[in-house]
Amino acid sequence: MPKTAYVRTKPHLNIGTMGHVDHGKTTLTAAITKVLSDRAGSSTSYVSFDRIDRAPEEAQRGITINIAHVEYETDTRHYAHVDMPGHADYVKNMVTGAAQLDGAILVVSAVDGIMPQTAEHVLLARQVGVDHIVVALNKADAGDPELTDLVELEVRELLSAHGYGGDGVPVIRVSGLKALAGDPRWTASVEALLDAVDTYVPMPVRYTDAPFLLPVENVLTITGRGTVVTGAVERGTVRVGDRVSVLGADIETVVTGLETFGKPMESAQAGDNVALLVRGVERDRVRRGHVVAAPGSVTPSRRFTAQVYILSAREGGRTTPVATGYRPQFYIRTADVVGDIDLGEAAVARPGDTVTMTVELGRDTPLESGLGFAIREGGRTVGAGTVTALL
Ligand SMILES: Nc1nc2c(ncn2[C@@H]2O[C@H](COP(=O)(O)OP(=O)(O)OP(=O)(O)O)[C@@H](O)[C@H]2O)c(=O)[nH]1
Ligand SMILES: [Mg+2]
Repeated sequence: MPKTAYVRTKPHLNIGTMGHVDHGKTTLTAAITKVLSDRAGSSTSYVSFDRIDRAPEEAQRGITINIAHVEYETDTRHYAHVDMPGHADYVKNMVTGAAQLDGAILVVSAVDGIMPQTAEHVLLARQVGVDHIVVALNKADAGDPELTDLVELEVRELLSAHGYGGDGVPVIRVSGLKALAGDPRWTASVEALLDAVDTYVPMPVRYTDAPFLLPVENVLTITGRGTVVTGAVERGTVRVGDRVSVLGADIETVVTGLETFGKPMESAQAGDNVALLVRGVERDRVRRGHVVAAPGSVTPSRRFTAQVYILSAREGGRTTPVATGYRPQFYIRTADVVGDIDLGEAAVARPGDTVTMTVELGRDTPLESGLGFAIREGGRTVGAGTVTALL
């Protein structure tokens, strides 16, 4: 059945909900699509809580992604929205999901206030380059107004502590649950949240003329058509028929199809969330963490120097210092790679320190100066850094 092609009528941005487990991210995501789909002449489809939380890729294609994407349109913009899980075990996915975000909605329950993953997500968002955060103080229907004032103060402080200028950040009191139920007071709150996102999150500069690069988030097989890789285009433009390299898999191939949210497109550009059909590539040769790029435009490497902040115990980090020879996991774009650290003369770094280190990764990885990454160990984030030079 022929599908309707994607028509680019509005600027496209990538956004997402993050925050502590159970604070209402998925409910709010569903409420956003509901409120927008109810607007006159809307092109947004309502996506129910169950359809977001079930992550269809997981059930139907046997692939665990743990991050659900939905799309919606406001009057001025087209958004791809990732609903990120709050559970600590999923922070890895939060990192790779957030790496593509132009802005984020931090969901904080007005009833519970700041919790450990609230703080961890803010830190990770900063590290992976999310420059703009809008706060949804959710469950405002159930929160005591004075307590909610305190939660708001706390959130602004947390954001300021991470360089987000908390005093200027829009903090909107919402109820995803009541908005979903159609309560006008609370559908208005979701409208206000969307207005804040539309105006506070600027349209990022898109490097559409740079050589094409897409970090692979997910790989699927479409029966009868072949292998598809998905992700957000980090830079450049790709067209059907273009030759591309899959770095990490050492494959050169041709793009034979392009889609965004099920709609075919002739070309995709920086910022677009796309599925790329690639010719003659076996499903199990490509993995999340690989990078699809214009041939010859990127040379993967393994050694680099970095500026790294070692999280304090209070921030959920280690209680003991790290030393040369320490081998944690490095989360770089969508990749998850082990690496050896060398602290040079300092030899040790204490929680709370910012240090320069040399890293040797366990495998070749596309790297560049300025790239942000997270360091994790045993299911928690212990450091956050930026590549300063390739060696
Ligand atoms: N009173 C009230 N309850 C809410 C609101 N939003 C969500 N809830 C409830 O809070 C619980 C958690 O909601 P979810 O949307 O699943 O939370 P989440 O942040 O997506 O949770 P994880 O994905 O597990 O991190 C559910 O029982 C919701 O019904 C709200 O605005 N008001
Ligand atoms: Mg959820």
